[in-house]
Amino acid sequence: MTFSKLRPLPRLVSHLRPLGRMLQVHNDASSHVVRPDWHTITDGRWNKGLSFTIEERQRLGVHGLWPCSTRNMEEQLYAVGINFQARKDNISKFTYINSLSQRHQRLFYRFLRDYTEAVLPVIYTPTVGEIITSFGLHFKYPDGLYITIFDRGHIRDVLTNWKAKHVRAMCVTDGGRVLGLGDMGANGMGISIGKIALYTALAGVPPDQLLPVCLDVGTDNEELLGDPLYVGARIKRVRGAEYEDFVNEFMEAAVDTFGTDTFIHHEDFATPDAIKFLKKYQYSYCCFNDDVQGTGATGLAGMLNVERVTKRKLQDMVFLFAGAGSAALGIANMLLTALKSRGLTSEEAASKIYLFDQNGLVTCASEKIEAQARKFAKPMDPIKDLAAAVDHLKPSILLGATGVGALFSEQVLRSLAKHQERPAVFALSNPTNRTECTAEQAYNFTEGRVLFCSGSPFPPVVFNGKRFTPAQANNCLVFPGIALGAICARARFLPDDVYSEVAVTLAKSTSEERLAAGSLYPAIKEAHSLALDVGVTVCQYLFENGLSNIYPVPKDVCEFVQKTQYRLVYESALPPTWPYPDFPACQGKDCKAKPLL
Ligand SMILES: NC(=O)C1=CN([C@@H]2O[C@H](COP(=O)(O)OP(=O)(O)OC[C@H]3O[C@@H](n4cnc5c(N)ncnc54)[C@H](OP(=O)(O)O)[C@@H]3O)[C@@H](O)[C@H]2O)C=CC1
Ligand SMILES: CC(=O)C(=O)O
Ligand SMILES: [Mg+2]
Repeated sequence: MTFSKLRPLPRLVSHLRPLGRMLQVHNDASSHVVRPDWHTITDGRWNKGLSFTIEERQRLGVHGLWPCSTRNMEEQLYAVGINFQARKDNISKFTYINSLSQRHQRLFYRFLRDYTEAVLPVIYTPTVGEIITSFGLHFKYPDGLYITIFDRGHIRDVLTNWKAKHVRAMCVTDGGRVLGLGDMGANGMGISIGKIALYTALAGVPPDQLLPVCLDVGTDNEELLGDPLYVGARIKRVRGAEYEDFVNEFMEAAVDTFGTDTFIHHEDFATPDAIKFLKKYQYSYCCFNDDVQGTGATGLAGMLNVERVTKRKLQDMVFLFAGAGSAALGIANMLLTALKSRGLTSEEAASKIYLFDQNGLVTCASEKIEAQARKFAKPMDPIKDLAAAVDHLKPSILLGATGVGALFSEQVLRSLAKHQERPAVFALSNPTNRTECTAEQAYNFTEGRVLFCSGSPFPPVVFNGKRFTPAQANNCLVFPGIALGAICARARFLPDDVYSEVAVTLAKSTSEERLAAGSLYPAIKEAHSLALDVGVTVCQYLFENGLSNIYPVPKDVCEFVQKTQYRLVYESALPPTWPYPDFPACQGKDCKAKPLL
């Protein structure tokens, strides 16, 4: 039967209203015809593409706008996969996938969830680094809120302009130090958007509860200021009291607008600001600094797994950290707590952790070091050269969080391997060209004995006929789950101990098989099940410690968390109670009912 022979549909317009935006109608002033709105198919939040059943198309008034075939989610994913693979470089893949996120949101998240290993390097590090560098060129849609220093005094008004009204979490950056790229000004929005996408794809936080924010306070990056395509405020970075008051107004406006238990994720602020704001806000807001706390939990988890592989206790190891910024300090402090929990005093624990910054080994004589780094300063002569420091200290674990590519030279790695049977190298800097060493270099210069992990992904390496799979050590293994847990529990604030619990969960999630293959972390393709585990850990901790605003405490926390998650399957586009008994609502592609045919 042809579609022209279909029975005419009743006028549905008034009955479509309860479905909200998807089915909104509007009056076409020129023709005075009332018709279903094209938002059904043009708003990516509702669009199902070819997965709208024939019945849905007719009832929504979009019949004829699609070819007659229908596809289920798997068929749609197949088509996306073919399109994705057809793009030969990562920027083209990014452009394609980004446009998918705009026009077909659920499919985008499902693709990212099901093919995390292939898609993560495109929407996150390393490609996001390239996107951020040329953000003005790629800017297309309002994917987040830009709050500029000129908005002082009415930040709350700007927040209310956001399209969703039930925001539960935001990722905010001021672009002060984005990945290892330095001051990226308003281009930093790229990292907020990338991180927020992982909240949904990995942890299942519904996208309409999320808000990426860029606090644009100018930039000291001359290249950006001179770039005709730069989209941010062309002023020098505002600092001091004016800047701090601005951030303070933002924090107050955020909870005033969206609630006191809004999860506020600080990302890629320059280290002094990151540490200052964390100290200031940690217990008065539900505030989380990913570079300090998320990286801290991630780094500690990897070290717990070095312990599992080498059978050497952490308290018997020596740690050398290249870098003394947010990331290195976040990990060093978590490690310190872990060592103390094993009976070491603060001084004993700190004596095992060495920091090495741009000026060399951090000693008691070092000048201009973060207050947080001072406890790791050693009463010894300065060492300016990293290879010499490695030779002298013979660390069990060498960690890099400097943003300086190729810092771990052949000499550094060989020296490390000379003193340790199974040395561990954490090359955490992002994106790939800022990594302290590549996986290949790490395996080659340690005769394949290294336990290697990196912030950005590397493909497997074959050395002496043996295949090694380097693990990705990135805070994306934890931040989506931390957000999920905090949101579900409606946490008032997040104490440091919660991150120690997260580190243990992450370490335990690494299978013995992975460890045997030298991988210190779970595979990236496991990131979404890991996010649930982390979310449950966080939620449970908050319930047990009376830090949740939810009462009574749910009996089954895992089920409680899962119930909140965004569903990566298509829902029916028709009202739950269909008002036309003669036209039963279709239940999907395989529906046997043939009301219209
Ligand atoms: N894998 C992951 O999950 C994460 C990775 N990172 C990465 O870590 C890197 C650093 O981030 P963050 O800590 O916030 O940045 P910062 O800029 O605050 O810190 C960088 C640190 O590296 C030091 N440094 C710079 N050059 C050298 C050098 N030649 N030798 C030794 N040390 C040097 C700096 O010393 P000085 O102070 O003297 O200049 C500073 O202490 C970035 O590349 C980021 O992408 C960050 C968070 C998470
Ligand atoms: C991963 C991350 O947060 C960073 O490189 O800054
Ligand atoms: Mg970061």
